[in-house]
Amino acid sequence: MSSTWTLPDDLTVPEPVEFFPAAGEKLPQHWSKCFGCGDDQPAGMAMSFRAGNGLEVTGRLEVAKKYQGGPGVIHGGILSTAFDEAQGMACMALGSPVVTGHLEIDFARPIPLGSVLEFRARIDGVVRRKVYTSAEAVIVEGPTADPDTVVGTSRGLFLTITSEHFAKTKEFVDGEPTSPFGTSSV
Ligand SMILES: CCCCCCCC(=O)SCCNC(=O)CCNC(=O)[C@H](O)C(C)(C)COP(=O)(O)OP(=O)(O)OC[C@H]1O[C@@H](n2cnc3c(N)ncnc32)[C@H](O)[C@@H]1OP(=O)(O)O
Repeated sequence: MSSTWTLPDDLTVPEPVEFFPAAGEKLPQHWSKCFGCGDDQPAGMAMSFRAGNGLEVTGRLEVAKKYQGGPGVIHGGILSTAFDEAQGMACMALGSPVVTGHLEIDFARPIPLGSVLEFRARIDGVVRRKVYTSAEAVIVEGPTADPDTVVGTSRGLFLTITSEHFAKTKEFVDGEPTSPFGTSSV
């Protein structure tokens, strides 16, 4: 891995909010029209998530043929989107909406079409509104499945926001919010 990502010295590690689901329970989608996790987005990736221990979540993505980049393998942008979604969902543990400010990905192994990816994403800590996150992906089903081989890693900075953030783009919203927290607070 070639990342220069470093965590700041004044990082603090928060507790999950009390209404964050218990380990193993399904997380609600944050917005039904979301390209990453929405169940009302036919063009989307339909990722699903469960709470893990503490500030960690696990996510699942089925690598459909339409996600092809190079011949037979996932497009790098799709993998990046999946990490963005997974790390954003981990931020649900804070109980306030976030957006991505910075995301960096290492593509470690080819990921064949037909794979099922598992993402393990977490909050590493916070400084003011800055939420430092990281994640790994492994192939858990498919032709090269191996839960011990990391096929991609990601680090990301998310920023907590208020409802004002999405007020600016409200006129472009396609659909109604259906979830009590996350970025659905439009
Ligand atoms: C449950 C949710 C799941 C969501 C999954 C999907 C998530 C997404 O894809 S969200 C869509 C993509 N992201 C966006 O559209 C965001 C667009 N960008 C913005 O709106 C703004 O730049 C925003 C909100 C990130 C930051 O702006 P603003 O609120 O004015 O923050 P600002 O005051 O500039 O910075 C706050 C702090 O963050 C730091 N910061 C802001 N952006 C960055 C960055 N890109 N890199 C490093 N640091 C940054 C600043 O240096 C500052 O640090 P400090 O507290 O130490 O002074």
